[in-house]
Amino acid sequence: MHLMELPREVLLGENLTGEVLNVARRLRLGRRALVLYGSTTMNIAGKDVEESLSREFDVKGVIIESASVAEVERTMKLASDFNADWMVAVGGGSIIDVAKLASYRLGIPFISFPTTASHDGIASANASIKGLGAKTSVKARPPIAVIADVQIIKIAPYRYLAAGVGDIISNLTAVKDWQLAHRIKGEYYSEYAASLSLMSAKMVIKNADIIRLGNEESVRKVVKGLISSGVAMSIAGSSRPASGAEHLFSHALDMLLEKPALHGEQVGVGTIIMAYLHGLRWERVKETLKKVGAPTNAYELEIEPEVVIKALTIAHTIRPERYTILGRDGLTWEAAEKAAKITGVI
Ligand SMILES: NC(=O)C1=CN([C@@H]2O[C@H](COP(=O)(O)OP(=O)(O)OC[C@H]3O[C@@H](n4cnc5c(N)ncnc54)[C@H](OP(=O)(O)O)[C@@H]3O)[C@@H](O)[C@H]2O)C=CC1
Ligand SMILES: O=C(CO)COP(=O)(O)O
Ligand SMILES: [Zn+2]
Repeated sequence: MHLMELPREVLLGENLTGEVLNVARRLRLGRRALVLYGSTTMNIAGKDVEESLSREFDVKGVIIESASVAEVERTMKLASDFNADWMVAVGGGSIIDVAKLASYRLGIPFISFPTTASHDGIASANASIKGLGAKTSVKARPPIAVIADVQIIKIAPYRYLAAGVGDIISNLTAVKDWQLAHRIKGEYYSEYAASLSLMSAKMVIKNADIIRLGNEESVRKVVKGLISSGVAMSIAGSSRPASGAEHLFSHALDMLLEKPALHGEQVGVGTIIMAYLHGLRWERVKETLKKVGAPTNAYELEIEPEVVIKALTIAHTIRPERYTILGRDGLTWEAAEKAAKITGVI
């Protein structure tokens, strides 16, 4: 049996801080809510959501410092002590992931109120939490609702929106790896999840010129792509539709670097290389990322070329059970260097 858990409601629009109240009412989430935000997002939208909810619910606001195990555990304790029936995360991926894992472990629902559109964690079941020991994200539950206020997301540094494009375009090589694993290893493959995931990637390629404008329409297009990617992962029951060798490359960089680049920026560059290895038109990936102002090489990622090559040679070890174009043995140093040079990444 395959349980596909999806968000019950997705709201995309403007002036939505007051909508959390209506969603909570419609979904009968219960009277006691924890509102999570960061020190910056508190003043951008967190306090507004908290005040709006407090008209009808018993509410407690919590400032989250980082996406760490300690913050997940602190949030769980606060939620238990407060007898919270549900949570709402008002922030970027860090805040959303803490709420996602804490609520999952407590068995209560959470609403995702993203203030950045930098990766598909805004609507997915996956959470990236430091200190868990996992080199990849871990499976939790998707948000029961996603409320994306385009004006709020638009004021985030544009770099985050461009990174979101990187995380969506990575679906191209993620699906190619999934198809390869299905053919060679007989791995389960969902045509539906793959098509939805690929459609998101094709949409950002088609709309790159609009996205580059960084206006509300740009935000709508990227947010829809990120939500579709999250839904595709829920349909697949794993991150397969959105995470292949390009993500293994990014996770390897996260392991090698004290201060990596943004996830979407790293997977975008990884997609250029993996598209080349798959024999795809990698130039189209590079052109799209360039158009939206996302990094397309090591220099723009501010990562040394040797670290890029090293990451390519160890990427296959990150998740050995997930078969990709890297194969079981991974790339040799020479092959990695050649692929990175031919695609202009180094
Ligand atoms: N679950 C998943 O599938 C994935 C999760 N991740 C994780 O997501 C996290 C990164 O998320 P990301 O959203 O990129 O960044 P963060 O959540 O780390 O936020 C980055 C900074 O931007 C600030 N900020 C957020 N929204 C706005 C806004 N609208 N205007 C101005 N500033 C804003 C934040 O404020 P404040 O300090 O208030 O939070 C923070 O200081 C990492 O922990 C990463 O591991 C990455 C990829 C996939
Ligand atoms: O980032 C993700 C999908 O875009 C999650 O992928 P992982 O399962 O590789 O952590
Ligand atoms: Zn990703």
